Amino acid sequence: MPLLLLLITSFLSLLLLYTIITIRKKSSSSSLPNWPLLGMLPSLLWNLSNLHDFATRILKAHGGTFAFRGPSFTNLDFIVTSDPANVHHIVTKNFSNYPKGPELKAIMEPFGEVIFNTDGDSWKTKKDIILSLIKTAGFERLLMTTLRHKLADSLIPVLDHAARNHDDVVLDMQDVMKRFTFDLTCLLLLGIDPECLSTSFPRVPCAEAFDVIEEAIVYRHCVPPWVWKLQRWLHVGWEGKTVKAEECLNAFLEERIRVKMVEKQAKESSLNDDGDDNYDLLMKLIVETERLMGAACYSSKGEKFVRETVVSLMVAGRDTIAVALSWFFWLVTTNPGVEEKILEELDRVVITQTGEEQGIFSSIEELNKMVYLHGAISETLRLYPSVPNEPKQSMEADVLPSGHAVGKNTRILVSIYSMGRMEEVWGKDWMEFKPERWISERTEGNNIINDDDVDKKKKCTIHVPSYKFAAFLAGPRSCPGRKIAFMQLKNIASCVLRRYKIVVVDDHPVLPLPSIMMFMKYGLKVRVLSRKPENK
Ligand code: HEM
Repeated sequence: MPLLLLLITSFLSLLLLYTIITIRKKSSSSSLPNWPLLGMLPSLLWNLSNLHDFATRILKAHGGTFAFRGPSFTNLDFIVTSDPANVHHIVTKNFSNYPKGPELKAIMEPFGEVIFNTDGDSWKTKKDIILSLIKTAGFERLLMTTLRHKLADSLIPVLDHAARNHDDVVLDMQDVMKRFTFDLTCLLLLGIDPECLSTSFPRVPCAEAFDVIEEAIVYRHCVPPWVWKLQRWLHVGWEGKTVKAEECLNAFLEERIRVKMVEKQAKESSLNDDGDDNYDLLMKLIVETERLMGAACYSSKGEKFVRETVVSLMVAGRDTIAVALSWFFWLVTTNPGVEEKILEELDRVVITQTGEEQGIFSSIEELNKMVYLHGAISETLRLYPSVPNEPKQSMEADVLPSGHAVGKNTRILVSIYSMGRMEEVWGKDWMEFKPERWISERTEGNNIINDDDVDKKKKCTIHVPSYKFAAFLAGPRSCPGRKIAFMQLKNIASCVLRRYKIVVVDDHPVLPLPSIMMFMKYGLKVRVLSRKPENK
């Protein structure tokens, strides 16, 4: 009997060893074994810690498109692509055949019916309202003013404190940016500052609730639906935490919406138009919603619609900016030549600014002059797009331009991360962080944009079609916040770089987290040194 047991154990160990070696060999040779019953799942799990680069390697080896086979007892097959022709087809040409699909709707349900998980008329209504709120001169002015105050009142004091105590204080720049963008987003959308970012780094329940919900969405992507549904029903595990987080976030938002309703009734006011300096986004959203639904229906459906629109904008504008800045600071500090050029450009553009105003822009015209900084940010988003993947689901069978057949209800993943690393699009030096690839001195031609630049002889930003540079996606579902995003990114980046030298802590591991957002797995641990002589 012990001999039999020994034989069985030895056989199983050998089988396990063989499996591991096979997966390793196949993974490094960029082809995936398709196991009976298990499909390609073992390789995926094996490479989970480095998922984005693993997908890129597989895609490069397969001409940009790959059909992944999940275990036979699940419904986990999908097609992943980084081929610009396929991407153009999916997100633009045959847009109506590739909605987000019902699965994503269920997965993102803790945030409610936000713009990211809705399709059809419901999506269109949300998009129209959002465009009417953020694509206005009033909102841009509000953003510039709020940003100036918030930089001066919270980011600079926190970084000054870290710089004065740089021997003792190590900051997680990703956490700093997440706190800053949460406060900023709440100020812009709700008119209140939750004060997440201060030297005491307080715990703020609504911000933590937001994080828990985001993590729950990642969790739901990784387990079969019946698992999270059962956990939710029992209120246990992540799902139990998520239910509480939803209550917390909703209570925070509903309170603000109710206060604004009372304010509106008291004022009997209509919305501010663009000429008004006191642009009030929440008031405008409530008025637009009433107009859309009729005042009588407002209380039942309207409040939910308003809350979900606010959440849509919080999801859209908070972590996208925070993660982009985290990668930007890491790339800049590890490429001193680039840092130097940004500082030189800042010297030229902000030469008139002194004292407290240093590095904080007051106008969009000034921001537009920062062409090299624009290139450095575009380059960051090419290599580390804030949203690394775009999920879709086919309605009907189709054939992609690459020749791959797509069945009805097939899951498709556009790998935005891999698109930024394709030699065919970016050249042999695709792995280099090179802001120069975004800059041209040509003064005419279709590939030049620099809308607001008066002097056409100045350096211009090169326009890359969005189905090649897809960090903001392309087609009808492309990001309407691109301009706003650049305004924030350039302003925050220049304010920080002009005043401080950011030094990444020795041996700090910088790795992407396999998630729906391009978070750094271990954050970005840095010391902050002041560039002001008196604080050195
Ligand atoms: C670095 C910053 C940003 C990046 C990289 C980015 C990228 C993207 C991407 C890839 C999408 C498509 C996502 C999807 O459909 O699942 C998207 C959608 C969207 N973004 Fe952005 N975004 C950024 C900042 C912003 C900001 C600041 C706002 C607004 C204040 C915004 C508003 C939106 C909205 C409303 C959508 C939904 C569009 C739709 O479904 O039609 N984004 N963004």
